[in-house]
Amino acid sequence: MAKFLREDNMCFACSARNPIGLKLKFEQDGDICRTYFLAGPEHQGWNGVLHGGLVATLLDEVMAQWLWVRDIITMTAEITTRYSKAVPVGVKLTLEANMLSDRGRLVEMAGRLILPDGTVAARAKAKFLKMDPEKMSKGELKLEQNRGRGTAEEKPDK
Ligand SMILES: CCCCCCCCCCCCCCCC(=O)SCCNC(=O)CCNC(=O)[C@H](O)C(C)(C)COP(=O)(O)OP(=O)(O)OC[C@H]1O[C@@H](n2cnc3c(N)ncnc32)[C@H](O)[C@@H]1OP(=O)(O)O
Repeated sequence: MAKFLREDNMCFACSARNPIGLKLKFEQDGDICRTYFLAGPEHQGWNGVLHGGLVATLLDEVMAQWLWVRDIITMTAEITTRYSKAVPVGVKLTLEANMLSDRGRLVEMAGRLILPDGTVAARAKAKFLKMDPEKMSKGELKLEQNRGRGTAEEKPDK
């Protein structure tokens, strides 16, 4: 487990104290990180279907937690989600993650969302960049580090 846990952590996905959070808990099974989620009506997009942004959130989090429990402190730099089947609310979903590669600061991860019948309804691939644990633990990740990013100086994504 990572050495720092900010007591006021309010992670939307994993904090037990976030009143509107998903309150995910994680288990490790060899090189797999796993969590379960029962989506409710408040998590819908289309009627009866889990919102796609939340599918990506669940996948992002299970991949991030794979790294976190191994003391690899990262931020998501890129995530791609392939939505193969609509994900129903009201059923127990399984989310799994594993590492694909670890090169320098860049870690590539894979995640999948599995329906109760074993169907993989969504898959994600993501790139995580290793961060300075010292700065992250002190909450010193200042937005000023973003200076020059996402401005007219940069070309917008196509
Ligand atoms: C009590 C209970 C406690 C509980 C305990 C809570 C724990 C909880 C933990 C989990 C929680 C997780 C939560 C979910 C994970 C988020 O949601 S993280 C939030 C979403 N992500 C972000 O906000 C990241 C925003 N982006 C950034 O801040 C910056 O762009 C980054 C990603 C930090 C990178 O910036 P940087 O450090 O300045 O690095 P930069 O120089 O841009 O790039 C470094 C190198 O990587 C390369 N690179 C950058 N991006 C990419 C890319 N996408 N692809 C390829 N190469 C790239 C660059 O080209 C560069 O290469 P070189 O030039 O060195 O060859």
